[in-house]
Amino acid sequence: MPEIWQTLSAEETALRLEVDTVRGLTDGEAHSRMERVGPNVLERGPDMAMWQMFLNQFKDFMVLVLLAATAISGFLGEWSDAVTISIIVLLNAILGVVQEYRAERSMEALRELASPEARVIRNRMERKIPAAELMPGDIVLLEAGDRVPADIRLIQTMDLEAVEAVLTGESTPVRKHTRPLENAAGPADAGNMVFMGTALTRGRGKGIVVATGMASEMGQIAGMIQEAEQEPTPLQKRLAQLGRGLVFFCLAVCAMVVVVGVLRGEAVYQMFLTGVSLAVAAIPEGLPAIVTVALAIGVQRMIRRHAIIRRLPAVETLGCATFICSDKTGTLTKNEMTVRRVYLASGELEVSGEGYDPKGKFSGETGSDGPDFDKLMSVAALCNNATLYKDNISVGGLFRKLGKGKDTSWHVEGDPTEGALLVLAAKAGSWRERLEKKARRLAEIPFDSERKRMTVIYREGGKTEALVKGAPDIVLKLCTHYLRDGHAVPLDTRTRNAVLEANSSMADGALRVLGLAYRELPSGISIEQLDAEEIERKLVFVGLAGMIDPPRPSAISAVRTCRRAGIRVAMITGDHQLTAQAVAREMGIAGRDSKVLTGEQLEQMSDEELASVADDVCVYARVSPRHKLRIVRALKHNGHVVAMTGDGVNDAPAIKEADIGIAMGITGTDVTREASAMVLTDDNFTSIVAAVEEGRGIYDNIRKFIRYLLSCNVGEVLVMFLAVLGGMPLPLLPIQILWMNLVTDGLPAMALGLDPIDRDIMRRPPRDPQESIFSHALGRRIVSSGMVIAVLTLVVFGLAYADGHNLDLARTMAFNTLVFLQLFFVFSCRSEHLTIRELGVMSNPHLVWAVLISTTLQMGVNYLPFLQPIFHTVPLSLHQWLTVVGVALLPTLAGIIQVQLSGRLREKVTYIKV
Ligand SMILES: Nc1ncnc2c1ncn2[C@@H]1O[C@H](COP(=O)(O)OP(=O)(O)OP(=O)(O)O)[C@@H](O)[C@H]1O
Ligand SMILES: [Ca+2]
Repeated sequence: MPEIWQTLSAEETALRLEVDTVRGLTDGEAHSRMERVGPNVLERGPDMAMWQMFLNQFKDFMVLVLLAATAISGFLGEWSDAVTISIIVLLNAILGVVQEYRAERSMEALRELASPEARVIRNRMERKIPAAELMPGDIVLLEAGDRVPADIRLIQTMDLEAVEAVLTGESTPVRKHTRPLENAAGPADAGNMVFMGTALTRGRGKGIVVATGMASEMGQIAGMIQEAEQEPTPLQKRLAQLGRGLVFFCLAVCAMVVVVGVLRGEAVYQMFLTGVSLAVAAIPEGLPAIVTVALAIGVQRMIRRHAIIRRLPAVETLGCATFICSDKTGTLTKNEMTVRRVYLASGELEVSGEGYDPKGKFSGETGSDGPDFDKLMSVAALCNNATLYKDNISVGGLFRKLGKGKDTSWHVEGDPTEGALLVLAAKAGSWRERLEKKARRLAEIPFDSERKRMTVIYREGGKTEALVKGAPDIVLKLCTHYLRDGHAVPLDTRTRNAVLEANSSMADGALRVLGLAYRELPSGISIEQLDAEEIERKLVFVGLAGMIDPPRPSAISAVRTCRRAGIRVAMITGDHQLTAQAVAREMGIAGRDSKVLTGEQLEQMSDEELASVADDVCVYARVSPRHKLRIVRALKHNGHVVAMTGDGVNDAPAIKEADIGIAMGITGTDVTREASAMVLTDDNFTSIVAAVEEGRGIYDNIRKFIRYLLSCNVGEVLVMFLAVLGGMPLPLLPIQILWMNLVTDGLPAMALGLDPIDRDIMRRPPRDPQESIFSHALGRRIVSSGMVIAVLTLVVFGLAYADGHNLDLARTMAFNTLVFLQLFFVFSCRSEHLTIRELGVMSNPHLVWAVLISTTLQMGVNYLPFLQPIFHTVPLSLHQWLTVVGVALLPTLAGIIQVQLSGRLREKVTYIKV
């Protein structure tokens, strides 16, 4: 009966669940509960078993026809053919399973990486644990943007609101409270509970877990959740289409080969088996699996570079990105704040000291001891949810200390902006712990990016005060007085302007500035209602604090990379225009006279006006999350492929709308993560650019093996087709065709998917998302390479046959020529732009191994005595081998000579000049 919790008080709930709400569960208790109730997960449908994957490989129509034909040939007494063909088909199926299994596993790993976490109190300590480890009785901390990890009875709320559409269908946020209900109600009316799977859109809260996993409301409604299939990427869809087209084309050509062959007098049965084998070899049935593997491998590489792909199509879209809109704080900058300057009505102060170490001196125009100074420090310390603590020097910490030679033992938990203010106050001796011995916090109106301010209410003795901090321009608008020598003086225009000027001068120096203010609340005011408008007015302005937030050096070079790669970068920030501009200049995003838009200006513009300037804007300052949506739309309207970052709940719509929505893994909320296509595990701009590079690389690699596979297949089909047309004997036997397909399509094609990214990939312009995979002459190259392969094979076959009329010998030579032509050709497919010398043969060792293994297998077929009769191979003389290898090397040699002569074989690329 999950409903009973609603009618109990918070204390009764804690009592029944045997938990102390301050201490939380201990690890031991959590452990024993885990044994009793199991992990907090919704059960999933079973995965596809290995044998199912294996059977799936035989669903292919042509493979079935081949098996049938094999069975017939077995009956007709050709049992060695039948057995060998079956083995080859089996090997092919195993290869298919390996590829599919690998793709499956990497997708699985992705799901695990994205698994949610919860903040709990265990053993008096606040901690992050995997949501799956939540147990009934756990004390959970909740915050706007969280996805609720279990069913929770609330025991503390601050302005908490939840959207419960997944449970109730109602999409307007519901306000939450902690009072017990008269009667138990359904989830829609349970105002003192939040339920698994719903989203918190506002405020903060704390509660006791009452139901987990399948016992939660969600578990009972949804039953087993069916894992959503990853949607296919546009390329996968197009290749599936292409595959269907190719099947018909191949079947038609193979049928023609059979008909012409029969008319020429070949045995019907022999021709039929040849046709079917040729069809099996020529239809690139492995293509979708290799594409998936290439995508999966690319996705793995991205993980190593701190980007987790949540939607597979984003991998391709990333490669097309033309515009990246990035948050400033923490993404372009380090988010390591240190207050450098303080402004009071009596004058300015410089603050010294490094990092979060609370040691530093104040110096400047005014003293660091007056009542105004003290007030500023106490607002800074109390209107604050961060904690400053000293690390117990662990072994790791000691090593770090030795390594860097500097004190790293002070840390901040929480918002770095607030951390910097705590450090500032501590430098002045105003430790929050000390202040809170006298003052008690009654309530909080939390910070959000829309309001750009935060207020707390403290009672000290008989006095109740609201302490406010936030964006200076906004806080100042709420002020009617200012603090001067301990007295609230009416705020005149001159002082107001002086404050704004001080703000501008700090912002111009790339400082992030916060304004601090307070108000003594009249006794009649209701704190329970917590009406922000009622409380945050008639404030007394105290002062400003300006903090530096140094740019990430790696982000500066990533911005440069973007410029060379034809990608524009815009900074979007809630910060002040001048701060934003100064940082943008430092980072190379903006020049002296680049276009800057503020949220206010944006508000005045129509969508058309915004679109007409959006291409040139480098900095959006003092914007709110809702502006981001308009920016994305404007850029998309202008034909851009837009990547947009975000962390807060309110960023979710813009992230969803962007071509590539990017969420922050560290500071981001569950809700933005779920709306995103990609999550950055280090919140770093550099990782976006790395992901773009990988995205381009993946597409490039897919083009590489499409070129390889299709060129080879065209060659194989043409060999047979031209031979029957020209009245030659069949150059290859069915079993040889099947074998060749196995050694050339299998390992080498897979290894090509592992090719390292071309060095020049971030110097090319972005790819047009509409362009076909065959554009830039790839289609033409496939056909011409196929022709060269076929003609060379036929020449060797024809000459060998004319020489001694030994069909087995001529076939062995044609068979080997064709195989080695393909095994050498694979190296030419490694780049459309660079030569092998520029790439380095050994830069893809997988490929070298794959070709060596395939060569060894091929030699086995040539020389193992028990395989020779099956494959109808005969030993070749040295002279014959030289012919085979020489001819197989011809196209590669021709390519090298061409480069030597013209200096250029590569497809022309126009690099972007910067
Ligand atoms: N914890 C806070 N309490 C009060 N005011 C804050 C706090 N953090 C930021 N502000 C103010 O709100 C403004 C907007 O902050 P917000 O976090 O939305 O954007 P930002 O972090 O500067 O930008 P970005 O979008 O690049 O992360 C800041 O410039 C600052 O003046
Ligand atoms: Ca093939």
